[in-house]
Amino acid sequence: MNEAELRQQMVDLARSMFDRGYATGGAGNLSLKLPNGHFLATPTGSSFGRLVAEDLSVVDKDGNHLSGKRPSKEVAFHLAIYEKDPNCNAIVHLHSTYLTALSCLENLDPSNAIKAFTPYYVMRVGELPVVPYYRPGSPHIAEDLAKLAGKYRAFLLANHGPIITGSDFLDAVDNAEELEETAKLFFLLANKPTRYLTDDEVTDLKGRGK
Ligand SMILES: O=C(CO)COP(=O)(O)O
Ligand SMILES: [Zn+2]
Repeated sequence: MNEAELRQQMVDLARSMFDRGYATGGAGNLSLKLPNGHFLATPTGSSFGRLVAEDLSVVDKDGNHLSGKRPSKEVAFHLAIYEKDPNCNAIVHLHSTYLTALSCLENLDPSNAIKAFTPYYVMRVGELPVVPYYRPGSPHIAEDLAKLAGKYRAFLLANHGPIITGSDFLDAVDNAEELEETAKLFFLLANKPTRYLTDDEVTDLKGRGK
């Protein structure tokens, strides 16, 4: 896809997520890698429901603002992930309801907030490590993610929300939807005896694709 098509794809899928309640107000941010090596990101404070293709921000790998409106205050954590994960070409950060509720629970396993109970969670995400709470925009988020990126496909910011990567923008959005649905099921199953996938079942699913 060329840059114009990628800009339109970001606008269209962001709007779709907004319309289906994955994003509200000005929360969350999106980015993708452009064919020229720069990055397209949502402007700070923008609503997923009202993005404008020409207004989207372009930054270089060092975070220099090249064009468009002022980029998301989280652009540093997006860039930290791209630097460490060569397979990541797009990132979705949401404050979606169930994943954000999950991020506020005490005693989450920092290495994996959701133990697998469905195959698609394993196939699209696998594990969900938790980054401790820092204020939105804090450089510490990027520092912590730099240590995890490349080893995981999604991350949960404590008391904040999820970050989901993808091989392209559509893949990142699909992964985000799968992860939000998994968190919804997690709450539906709370206090019910649950059969988790066994280690062998998880191993069998890994590396099989989607
Ligand atoms: O989700 C957000 C902060 O974590 C929104 O910030 P931006 O509007 O600057 O992208
Ligand atoms: Zn946020």
